[in-house]
Amino acid sequence: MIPGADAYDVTLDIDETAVDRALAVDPSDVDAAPELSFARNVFVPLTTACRYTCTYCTYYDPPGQASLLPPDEVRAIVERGADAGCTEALFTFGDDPDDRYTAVHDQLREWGHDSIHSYLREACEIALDAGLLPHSNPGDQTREQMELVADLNASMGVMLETTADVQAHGGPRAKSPGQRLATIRTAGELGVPFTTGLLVGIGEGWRDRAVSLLAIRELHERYDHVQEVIVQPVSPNERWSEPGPALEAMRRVVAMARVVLPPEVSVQVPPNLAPVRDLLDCGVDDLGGVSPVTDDHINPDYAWPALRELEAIAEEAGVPLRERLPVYERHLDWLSPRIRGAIDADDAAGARYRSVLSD
Ligand SMILES: O=c1nc2n(C[C@H](O)[C@H](O)[C@H](O)CO)c3cc(O)ccc3cc-2c(=O)[nH]1
Ligand SMILES: C[C@H]1O[C@@H](n2cnc3c(N)ncnc32)[C@H](O)[C@@H]1O
Ligand code: MET
Ligand code: SF4
Repeated sequence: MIPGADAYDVTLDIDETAVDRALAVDPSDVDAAPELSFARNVFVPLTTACRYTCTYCTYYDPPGQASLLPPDEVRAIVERGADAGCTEALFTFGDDPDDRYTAVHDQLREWGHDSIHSYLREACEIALDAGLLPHSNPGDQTREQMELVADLNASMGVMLETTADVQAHGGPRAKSPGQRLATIRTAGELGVPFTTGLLVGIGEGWRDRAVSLLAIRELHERYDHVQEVIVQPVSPNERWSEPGPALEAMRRVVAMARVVLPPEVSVQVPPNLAPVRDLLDCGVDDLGGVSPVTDDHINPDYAWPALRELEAIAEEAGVPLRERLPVYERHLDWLSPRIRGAIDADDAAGARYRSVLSD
């Protein structure tokens, strides 16, 4: 039923009644959340090379133009973030830049790495040394790839986007819903606290949105690892000229997410891409990673609101704004000794992490 599910051996038990129930959800069925959380992060775009060519994405560069961020630039970004009081280094970048990009491959070799994941490991070390907790979203990952970096990440993620077979992912280099679900499952098997989500408005229908949320719920029920589900409206740019989803559609998907997902899973909406004020009564409880210092490199036309703006949003809604870490409290026990050690350390970064936890 879900494209690629067989190929990646993903079996889900999504029944029609559950789909119908999700389709019947209305924003009036949902209560507003009692608080809003966010994480302070810096964005580290490790490479603009990508094996896919999603038609909504302006992030990736074609072979020949793609760049790889050198270690000293990674260090400069994360140090700036730590100085600005951030707790998270967000590594999100092109998906598996394979040997389609020989220049990237050659550069990695020169720096002593045989894969982007090997280099990501070095980048995570740099972030930890600077006093930030890594959250990596390298797109789809095999078990071997994820295992290589899991112990240096506080959490990881990949957007499911949608379980539908959409044209936006078409062509010879298409994201496969089955492969993305397999990535989410792998995270569960490895005990990695995880972020996923839906990209809304890329050609999927209402039924697809319901199935996507139910698929995430089922994997979470198996492993208990999903921390948050992002409901992200596709945002127009020079490669994608269609308008994003209408407010009413966003309200309904957010409400559907809130009803379908169990209460411990946050529903996150990015405040630079969506009109969060008009979505709060539909169950949004998290604003994701917000950066005081770096751009959203994936959506560079949509600047991050200042923290003051987030405070104003929470105040208007009459709820507290709470800073959080990239790992939620209920998953602290899952962390590797290295990440746990960073949080418990008797240094400035450790003190900062712990003060966010005790807020
Ligand atoms: O700035 C962004 N942060 C994105 N984030 C990061 C997110 O805002 C936070 O870093 C997480 O909430 C972790 O704290 C993602 C994280 C994922 O695991 C998966 C997808 C995304 C997508 C984005 C994004 O488009 N832009
Ligand atoms: C990291 C995440 O960024 C999202 N992403 C990529 N392009 C866009 C866009 N134009 N608008 C909104 N989100 C986008 C995808 O969901 C990807 O998984
Ligand atoms: N390439 C990865 C994905 O699509 C992460 C960044 S998208 C700009 O999942
Ligand atoms: S959204 Fe991610 S996977 Fe798709 S083209 Fe952009 S960088 Fe690549």
